[in-house]
Amino acid sequence: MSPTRVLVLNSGSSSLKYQLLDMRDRARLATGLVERIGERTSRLRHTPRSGGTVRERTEPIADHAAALKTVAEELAADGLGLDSPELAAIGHRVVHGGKLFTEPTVVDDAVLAEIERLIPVAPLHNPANLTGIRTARALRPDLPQVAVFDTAFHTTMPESAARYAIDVRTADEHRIRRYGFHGTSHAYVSRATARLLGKAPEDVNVIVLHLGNGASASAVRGGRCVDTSMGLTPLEGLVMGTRSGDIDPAVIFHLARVGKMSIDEIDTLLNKRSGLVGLCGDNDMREIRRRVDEGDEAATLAFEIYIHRLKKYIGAYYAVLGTVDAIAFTAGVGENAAPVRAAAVAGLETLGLAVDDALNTVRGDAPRLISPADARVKVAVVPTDEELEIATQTYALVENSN
Ligand SMILES: Nc1ncnc2c1ncn2[C@@H]1O[C@H](COP(=O)(O)OP(=O)(O)O)[C@@H](O)[C@H]1O
Ligand SMILES: CC(=O)OP(=O)(O)O
Ligand SMILES: [Mg+2]
Repeated sequence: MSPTRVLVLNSGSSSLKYQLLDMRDRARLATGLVERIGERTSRLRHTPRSGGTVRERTEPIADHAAALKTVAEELAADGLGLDSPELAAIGHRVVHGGKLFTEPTVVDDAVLAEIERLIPVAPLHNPANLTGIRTARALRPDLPQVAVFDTAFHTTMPESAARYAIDVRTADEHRIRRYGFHGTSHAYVSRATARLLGKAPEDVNVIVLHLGNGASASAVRGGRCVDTSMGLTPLEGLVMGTRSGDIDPAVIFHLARVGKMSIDEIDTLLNKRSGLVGLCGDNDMREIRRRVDEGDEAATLAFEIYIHRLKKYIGAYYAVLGTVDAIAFTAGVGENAAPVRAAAVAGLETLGLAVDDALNTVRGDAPRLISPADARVKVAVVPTDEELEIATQTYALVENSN
């Protein structure tokens, strides 16, 4: 029998999330997370099968290569090592795929070179993704390594949404355009939202709000992305944990000319010291809500700025789509923070948008509606599962090539 297991690696700038799945029944055999990679107190949290005892390790883990080796040890301890003949492939989340990669792709040297070429436009993400692929390849050179790109789902955007209004020749020369990110999540969640409404993806228009540490919105018409808030890089759009999202580009010239900051300093400012953390010192929405409830002014203003931006994108994508069947909240903040969901649609009743307070505060892991029963536009909480989506796409690719 051919192997049916897929290991999924989601390498973030300082974290590595992983899942081992059996694609016969999509069962999770193990899941885990390595956090604070590169710091002295890195932490690994490994959950062997649902219901198994969670194991934690705190030790310095220098880089993503070391992180993956530690993960391999934990899997081996459960008899699920990377040497298993049941492993069919390793699926990797790759954040920036440029214009070239519109589908999941089996990695070879040319693919690696292209992912490397894109590092300047995804400096926080692509290097970690590359290390993950190279380390996995060294551990299992015989296995297909499949790259699943955050940008792929957005390649259907029309030129009117993807082009910036800058000199065409300059834009073309430097491949400057809106690529969009979190596409695996936007694809998965828009399909799951259609299912929740009892409809086919082709028959619904959905606004997806992916609100994690990084955050993005997308407008999905009949299953195809028609606009998204992240751009050339994952810096544009919504207010995020540490990223500014939209600003007047002239802020950068001003900081360089008048503030005498270097380009690298401004890059770090906008990517790592802005967003919620820049506004109030915290990037965890749980902590911000706790401070808001205590009357903390900086946290309250940060929350209001976050919501204001979110509401602007809901309005914009409502206009882009013309008619909207549902708005779906997803990722860490979207799935868990009821006050964010309530505030984001507050006052939008004339657009047919409202949240039922009782439904909004119910917690759970299943996709669910939180709008009143008679709502014209449904508001939904739809947990994302990027790892399952990556595993599904990876397995489909290797199964078809067998
Ligand atoms: N119960 C909760 N209430 C509010 N926010 C939460 C809750 N749980 C998680 N979050 C938020 O989710 C964020 C992480 O989301 P996640 O989708 O895991 O992000 P990423 O994949 O970018 O690391 C955290 O920064 C935190 O603010
Ligand atoms: C593209 C991106 O912003 O990803 P993340 O939210 O994982 O940082
Ligand atoms: Mg994420």
